[in-house]
Amino acid sequence: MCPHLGGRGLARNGLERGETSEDAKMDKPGIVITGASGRMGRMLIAQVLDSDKMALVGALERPGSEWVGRDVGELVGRPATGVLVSDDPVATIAKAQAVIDFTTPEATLAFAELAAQARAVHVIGTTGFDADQIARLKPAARHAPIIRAGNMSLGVNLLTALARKVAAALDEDWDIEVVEAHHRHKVDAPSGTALMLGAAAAEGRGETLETLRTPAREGITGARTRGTIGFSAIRGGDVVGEHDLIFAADGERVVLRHLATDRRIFARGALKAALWGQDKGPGEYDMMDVLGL
Ligand SMILES: NC(=O)C1=CN([C@@H]2O[C@H](COP(=O)(O)OP(=O)(O)OC[C@H]3O[C@@H](n4cnc5c(N)ncnc54)[C@H](OP(=O)(O)O)[C@@H]3O)[C@@H](O)[C@H]2O)C=CC1
Ligand SMILES: O=C(O)C1=N[C@H](C(=O)O)C[C@H](O)C1
Repeated sequence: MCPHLGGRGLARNGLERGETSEDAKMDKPGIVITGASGRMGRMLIAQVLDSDKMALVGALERPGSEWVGRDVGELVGRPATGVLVSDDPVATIAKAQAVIDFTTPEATLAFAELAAQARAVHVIGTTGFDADQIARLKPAARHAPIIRAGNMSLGVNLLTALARKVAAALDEDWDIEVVEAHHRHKVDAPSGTALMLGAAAAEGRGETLETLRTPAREGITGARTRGTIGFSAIRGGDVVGEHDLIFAADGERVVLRHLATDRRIFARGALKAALWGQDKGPGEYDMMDVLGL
């Protein structure tokens, strides 16, 4: 057994017929969901409750949320589960073997410290980090696994692997642009997925996205600089998430497209990551590691 598991211990909700509490403790990893009442929080709670491989041991919302103290079953239109939404991250995360976190960058940084103290796997779906915030995750990753991806879906991660290959095969006569669309509530741009695709394309060209990324365009921008990667964002309605990675040359275009129509795809990936991380040592991982891509 990995030394990590020993530190984490395992837990579950409730007992099944004939089981002692000791049997139950050794059974399934205990999951804490942050941002419990959010669009992703609710998806995640429903999927953890439906899973026979993990147990929901806690759910977090911010202090002052109308959901604090209420049963998570209410959040997902189900009978009471006995797990109440809490606004106490210290006590809640101490019970976790994995924290699944789709909130905001600053909230995620605070949860990372607590997950590290609990030696719990921290699955981070939150997007919109700046470079300084990403660097601030590193100390936590020295104590427990952090699995972070701007998109947890199988489809986007496959497309990311493909993007790297296509960019490597096409030279700078092919301009690279990423166009993404999301619902009206999304607060960050470009999306985490757009940045993943852009980074993969840059890598395919043997560069980093920091070197190749164009600033947002407005006004008299001048002609496009050869070899750069541009980003455009559309926000409106209830679009779950749409991404085009465009390779545009004279006379032809190649477009790699992903269309998300259901947030369950992201939650499914996050649960898979939480399980995958259970026997991993401290460090920073992403969904490509989880999926073996
Ligand atoms: N990687 C991926 O596959 C995906 C990533 N995302 C990303 O996940 C994040 C969340 O998205 P979404 O669910 O749509 O957003 P929501 O705004 O619907 O949900 C975020 C939730 O987090 C809560 N929250 C914020 N701060 C705290 C805190 N300190 N403690 C506890 N809860 C907190 C919010 O509460 P309140 O409303 O009170 O602020 C809200 O309920 C975004 O960054 C998004 O881009 C989304 C989908 C897929
Ligand atoms: O905020 C969202 O909704 C989404 N965010 C992620 C991103 O920023 O790419 C993933 C998905 O596109 C949905």
